[in-house]
Amino acid sequence: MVDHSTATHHWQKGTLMERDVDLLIVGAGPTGLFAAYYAGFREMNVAVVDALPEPGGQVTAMYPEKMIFDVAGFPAVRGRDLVNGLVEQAAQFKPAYLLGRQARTCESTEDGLRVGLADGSVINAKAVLITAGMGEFNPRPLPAGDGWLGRGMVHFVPVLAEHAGQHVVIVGGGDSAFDWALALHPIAASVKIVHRRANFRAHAATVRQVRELGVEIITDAEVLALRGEPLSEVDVKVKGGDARTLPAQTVVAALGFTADLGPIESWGLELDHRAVLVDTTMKTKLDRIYAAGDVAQYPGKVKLIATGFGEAATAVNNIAVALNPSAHLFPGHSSDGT
Ligand SMILES: Cc1cc2nc3c(=O)[nH]c(=O)nc-3n(C[C@H](O)[C@H](O)[C@H](O)COP(=O)(O)OP(=O)(O)OC[C@H]3O[C@@H](n4cnc5c(N)ncnc54)[C@H](O)[C@@H]3O)c2cc1C
Repeated sequence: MVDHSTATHHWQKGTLMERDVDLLIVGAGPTGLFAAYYAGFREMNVAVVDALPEPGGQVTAMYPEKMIFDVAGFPAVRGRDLVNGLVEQAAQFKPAYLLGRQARTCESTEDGLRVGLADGSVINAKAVLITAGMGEFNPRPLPAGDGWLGRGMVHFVPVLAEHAGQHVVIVGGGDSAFDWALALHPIAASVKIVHRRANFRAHAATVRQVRELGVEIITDAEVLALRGEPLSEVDVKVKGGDARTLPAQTVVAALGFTADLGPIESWGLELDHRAVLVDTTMKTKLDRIYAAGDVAQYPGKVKLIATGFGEAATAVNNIAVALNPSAHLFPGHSSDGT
């Protein structure tokens, strides 16, 4: 195994590199983060790559402020706090994070795998664990918001406090749109929802809660333009009505997202409905490539954070034996020696 002390914590974005690790984890969602802890516990030198700029996968990107009630040991845990805990748990083993970089190619070599990243970097790994969830997800664009991303328009709201005192316009009619409205209402100067239809995909109970708070919901309406430098107003056209101008320092374009396994689909794995088929050890059909979490598929699969954690432990322990046949599959108890 490679010495931990040679692993840096964060590799600078924009730095091209070729690096050797024991295990490359593709995807820094909850499953990948727990796998990073577990692989450290099994004394592997680990790198974690993710196309997103922050760890936490779907939790960070889509519901950092929501409470989660079905993670073992936590009667209730906020998404962001769960991710922070996972990062902290893994940190004791110093995994190297390569964030904002997509894993593109994967080729077998004599003693492992050679994974090419979108920025041209190359990671030579003895094994690869794919924890890519539903793949790389991209928000559906708001046509009128073209060019406004990062200039007042956002797709996700990772830090609620940044919008304190602002007029916020949320575009969309799904769960995210209504969840952001609930979360932002107590701190924003105003929150309005603009939706192009009269009915919503969001849960009826959430819609009712938002209405009860007095959030204005403008239906059958389309955003025509964002204006101001910095952003200060949004023009909205209501079907059959006049155009309205709404004050807005932030526009949250919550129009859903598309997810795509993308390059991983061409790695020669066996796929089922955009998920990777694995055996009971979480191994794919290719040697040294394992998968866990939402991306891994087998009969009876349930896509939940709790399942991903268990699969991560199974995968990493089996990888430990695949890399070192004299190693034990059972890792011992983490509580031993305390
Ligand atoms: C609104 C919402 C609420 C939810 N609530 C719950 C709940 O209460 N309880 C529960 O158990 N589950 C819940 N889930 C589901 C849960 O979030 C997922 O099961 C979990 O996130 C799966 O974790 P993962 O690590 O396997 O994948 P993900 O969280 O999807 O992470 C995968 C990561 O891989 C990265 N990636 C993909 N392809 C590449 C590539 N080629 N190169 C680099 N990086 C790549 C992605 O960018 C992503 O960050 C919820 C989901 C949503 C959307």
